Amino acid sequence: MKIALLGYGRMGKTIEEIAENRGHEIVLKVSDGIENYDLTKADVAIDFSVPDAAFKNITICFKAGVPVVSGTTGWLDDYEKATKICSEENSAFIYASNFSLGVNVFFELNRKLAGMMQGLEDYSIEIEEIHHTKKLDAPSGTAISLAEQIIHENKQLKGWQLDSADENKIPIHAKRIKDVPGTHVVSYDSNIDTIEIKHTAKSRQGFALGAVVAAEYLQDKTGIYSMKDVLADLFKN
Ligand SMILES: NC(=O)C1=CN([C@@H]2O[C@H](COP(=O)(O)OP(=O)(O)OC[C@H]3O[C@@H](n4cnc5c(N)ncnc54)[C@H](O)[C@@H]3O)[C@@H](O)[C@H]2O)C=CC1
Ligand SMILES: O=C(O)C1=N[C@H](C(=O)O)C[C@H](O)C1
Repeated sequence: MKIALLGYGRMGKTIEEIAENRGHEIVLKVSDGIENYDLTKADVAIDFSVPDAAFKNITICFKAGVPVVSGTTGWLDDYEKATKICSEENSAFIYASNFSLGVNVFFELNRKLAGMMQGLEDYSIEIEEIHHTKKLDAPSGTAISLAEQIIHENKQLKGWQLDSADENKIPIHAKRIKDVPGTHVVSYDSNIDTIEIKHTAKSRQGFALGAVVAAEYLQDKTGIYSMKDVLADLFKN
């Protein structure tokens, strides 16, 4: 598979290493605002860039007929617009706030636990995320996904907010500590006990592997997919 990398920073470089180890070829690396890059050799594009650039780069690929895997966080106000353009161009798209297979298992645990805890009013919920100090957005895309999954299960909750003091909103606490690849904790606290689930990434390898596996899944498809589709396909046997 021939891959265009949109964003060649920490993630782009890790994806390059994993993709090459799986027999793929990197045919383009884009790491600045130049928009007239040549996508003709690419079977698929993988976007791990910056919030301000993601939407533009993704739509350039759709218009060139190149499927896109995007992991960039902090641009999702434009997600619906992106999926509309993808459909109009008969292209293919997967976005995930976190491509790690472990985090996608963690998402399932989170949904299940949220369903079990709803109605237990003595517990208050909070989410903590810890990332490296170079991260541009807060809270993390993964923490937002976790919050949205909980809200979907618990209709009493009215949303999420950074460090919220409103009991109807999930407080998300974002911490920045040098070199931390990504840690997420969901906790339910009462006067009697605390229940916590936690995912700790030990490196960026898991995110990058998941993105390459998603690109392998997407390369000959059209339509909008998610990591649930990728995992279902991976584990179908
Ligand atoms: N979904 C997931 O599994 C994961 C998502 N991320 C997200 O991926 C994104 C990238 O993360 P990192 O690689 O750590 O950041 P980084 O800062 O190391 O890399 C970003 C790269 O994008 C480049 N860039 C800037 N303007 C650009 C443009 N107009 N077009 C293309 N590239 C441009 C920068 O030069 C830089 O090389 C962030 O939004 C981060 O939150 C990170 C890890 C996992
Ligand atoms: O910026 C990062 O590094 C990460 N970003 C993603 C997010 O915002 O959730 C995923 C991962 O936690 C690493």
